[in-house]
Amino acid sequence: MAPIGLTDVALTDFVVNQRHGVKGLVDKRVTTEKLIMEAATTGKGALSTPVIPVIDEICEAAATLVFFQIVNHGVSVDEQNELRAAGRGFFDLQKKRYWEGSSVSDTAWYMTSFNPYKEAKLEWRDYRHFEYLSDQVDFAATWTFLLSFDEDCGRDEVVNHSNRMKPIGRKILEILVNNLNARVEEQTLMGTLRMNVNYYPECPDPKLTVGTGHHCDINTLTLLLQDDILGSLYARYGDKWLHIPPVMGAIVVNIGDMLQILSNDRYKSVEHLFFFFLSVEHLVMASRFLSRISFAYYCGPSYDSVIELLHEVLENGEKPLYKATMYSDYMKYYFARPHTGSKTIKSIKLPGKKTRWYKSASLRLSRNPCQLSVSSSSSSFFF
Ligand SMILES: O=C(O)CCC(=O)C(=O)O
Ligand SMILES: [Fe+2]
Repeated sequence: MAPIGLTDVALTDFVVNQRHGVKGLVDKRVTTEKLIMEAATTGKGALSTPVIPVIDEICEAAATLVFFQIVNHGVSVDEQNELRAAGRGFFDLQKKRYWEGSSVSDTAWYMTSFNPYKEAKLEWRDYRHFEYLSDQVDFAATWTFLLSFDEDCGRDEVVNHSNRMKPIGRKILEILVNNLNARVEEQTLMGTLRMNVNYYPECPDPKLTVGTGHHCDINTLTLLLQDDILGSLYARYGDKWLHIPPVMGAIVVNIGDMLQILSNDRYKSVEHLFFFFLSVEHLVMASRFLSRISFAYYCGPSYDSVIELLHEVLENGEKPLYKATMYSDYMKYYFARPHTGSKTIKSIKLPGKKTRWYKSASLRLSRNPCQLSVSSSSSSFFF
């Protein structure tokens, strides 16, 4: 069977041009009968299954694991469940008038896949995107505007989630930056706040596509509330993909490219241990039987921030690894292409500088992936 690609004109036309998204495909069963007939198995690819531990200490986790899950953050399981239910609800509502490029709102829109006009294969995901440019548009006001078109699309839950995530993002970034012995303005760390509500419908043949293609987040920090479906989210360490399992009540945290650039890949900590602030590739697998919802809250620099390594991070004689880059230019580069792993940061890598971290970071992790848990007695992360 042919992959779901741009060669399949009718399918792309239905999903993208007619603005139905992949959920529309599933709802209407337009071509699913054919897909199901031809699908032989539901293989999920040969991914390894070691897991990343849940911890509630931040700095060592960020610097060694890069992807980690936090608990004790103050957002209850009930609140999270309500949010997921609301999120599912609004994927059933009319969405064409919010389609990216012609949305009735400048700061909220609806889209499918990632870059459907450029991708060889569509990703099995529809999403709502919200932007909160702190000094321009009030996030809740965006929703009030949308509400005049939608009935009840979970506005309160989503606005509440955004309000709950902001101080958590701020606190984690503060802890991380303090550990670099640096001072960074809030505009640089979280001058833009964005959120994606992702909906992954059941996929008739998951081995032909992915939910979200492999990519590194380009911002400073992402806080992700995922669903309770095993086998969805994976992060790459060296040549292994590690499963990031759903943990009840936990929020997944990962570092984005901007924090990696600010820290020049790493900093040296006490006792000659090297610590890493790295943006790690990750992906979401599609599932044959279960739909999935996730909420990704992205803290990022204001668009006009120029990002380069922090001077406090420089060691004697160490040179910057990346060119200074304006965040808006970096975003443009990223969003103009399909998901391509860690290629965005490579586009601003300075010549002649070797990337030392990947090997050592993955070595460190693969030696003992499940024993990097740390004490939960610290009070440094408390809201
Ligand atoms: O849906 C997920 O679990 C992850 C989505 C993601 O990686 C992203 O939005 O950057
Ligand atoms: Fe991501």
